[in-house]
Amino acid sequence: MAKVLIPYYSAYGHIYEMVKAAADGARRVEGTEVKIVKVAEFEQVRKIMSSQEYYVQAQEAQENMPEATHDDLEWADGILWGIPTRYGSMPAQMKQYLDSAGGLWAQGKLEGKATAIITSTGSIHGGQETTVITSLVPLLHFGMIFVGLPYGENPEQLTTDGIGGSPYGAATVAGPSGEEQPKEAELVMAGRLGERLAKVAKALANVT
Ligand SMILES: Cc1cc2nc3c(=O)[nH]c(=O)nc-3n(C[C@H](O)[C@H](O)[C@H](O)COP(=O)(O)O)c2cc1C
Repeated sequence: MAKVLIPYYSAYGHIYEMVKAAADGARRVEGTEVKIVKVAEFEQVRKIMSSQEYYVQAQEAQENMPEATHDDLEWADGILWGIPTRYGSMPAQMKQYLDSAGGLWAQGKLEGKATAIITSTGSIHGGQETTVITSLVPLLHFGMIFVGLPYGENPEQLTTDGIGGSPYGAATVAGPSGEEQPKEAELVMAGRLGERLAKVAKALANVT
């Protein structure tokens, strides 16, 4: 039995699609309970973006997702983050969620939990790896155990095609204007990452 939490932020819906695929993957591991939660939007951003139809539609589609709390982080055995790229690193909304979890850090509540990251960028070279690596820094401060996405199980990564996904984690390329949707290979890799994370979380939960 393992509890997998998937906290994500998604302005335009690409990460939202990827985390749903990851959740399906996690559910393939027997006895896994999965919870997807969205990280709160900033009111300032909501106001600025309210004239962008694409953003408004994507937010409406996520309306019924529960908002992430710090109790959720404590509840989980494994945590898979959905983090789109902002200037090569995580969005402030996600950073705010992590920064305000200092109480959990101080008590070592997240230590020993398995963790993994799904990201997305506008372009192929927009910083998928830098987003994962820089997001990993606070997760290591929390004492979490990182789960990557190996080549052996993910031959799709060995390509010159314009798709996301690397040993660092699953990813999608949203397109310069967000016009692309996650491709089959990207969703498959997201599913495999969810499954791998759930397996590791389950194994760790049985040890501790
Ligand atoms: C403020 C801002 C900064 C961004 N910075 C980058 C970037 O550094 N590299 C990149 O490829 N895409 C960048 N993008 C595009 C986003 O990564 C893209 O919209 C996102 O991955 C789509 O995921 P979502 O639909 O789940 O929000 C940026 C977008 C915004 C709004």
